[in-house]
Amino acid sequence: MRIGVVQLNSSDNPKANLQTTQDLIEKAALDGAEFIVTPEVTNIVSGDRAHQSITLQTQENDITLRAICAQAKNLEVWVLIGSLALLGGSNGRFLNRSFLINPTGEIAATYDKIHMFDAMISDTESYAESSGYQPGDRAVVTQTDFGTVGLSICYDIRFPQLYRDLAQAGAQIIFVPSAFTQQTGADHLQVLLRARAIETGCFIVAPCQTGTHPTQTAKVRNTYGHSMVIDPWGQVLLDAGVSQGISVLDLDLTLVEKARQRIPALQHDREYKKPKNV
Ligand SMILES: O=C(O)CNC(=O)[C@H](CS)NC(=O)CCC(=O)C(=O)O
Repeated sequence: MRIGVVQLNSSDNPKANLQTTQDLIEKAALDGAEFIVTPEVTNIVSGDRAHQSITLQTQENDITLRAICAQAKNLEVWVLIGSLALLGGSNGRFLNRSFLINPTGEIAATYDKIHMFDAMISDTESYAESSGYQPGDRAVVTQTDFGTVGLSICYDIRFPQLYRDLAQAGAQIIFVPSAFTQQTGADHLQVLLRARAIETGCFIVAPCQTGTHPTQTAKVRNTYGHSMVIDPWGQVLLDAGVSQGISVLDLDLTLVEKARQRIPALQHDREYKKPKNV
């Protein structure tokens, strides 16, 4: 299975981001990628909710979704749009939704980010994703031509039970499209991704947003980059650094079974009483 990992420096202009994304998807396909993945919020990185409200579309009208479905069909490749920010959540909120698109250009699965990034990571940097986005409540595993895949997004990586559930439902590859902050990315991203790979015996594939994101507003956002691919034994197969662009590599899915035969921890869960502080 040849995978293409797209790393983006998305702006707050969806049209421009679509052009860049399509150019990079095409480049990955020309390099032989059969399954191409893009980061969280491929269509817009913005720190300004008002700007997002007047710029974003519903799923039905979204230009990025429509164009990339057509492109997947044209190139005959699988595409995971790591996520799109869309109108359509409850109480006027946005959705942070992944789309898995098959080589006939149809939507094979969607996933709404479950865990919302509400965090104060320093005196000057805080996030309140739950006030802007409606969270999902459904974990997703689905079949592809290459194997069984599980979907997740960014901050979900901090909730190991989700990954255990995906793996125990049959996932062999789990995607973690992300827009990590620079600080938490540097301090935590690689170790979190490797831990999830080791715990689940899955490939972990994390296409990421990177750099200082171009904006027409006053609110500048920076992300960490370093898109990564980790094998089921926890080895780092790819660290894409900080440049926008593509990385293409081959995944040997037989490594999933091999890792799980060596350490069958996925089958060793036991029931126990929750701890009480006494
Ligand atoms: O709001 C958007 O545009 C899209 N969503 C994001 O960028 C989200 C919420 S702000 N970012 C993360 O989840 C980063 C998590 C992270 O960095 C960590 O867990 O340390």
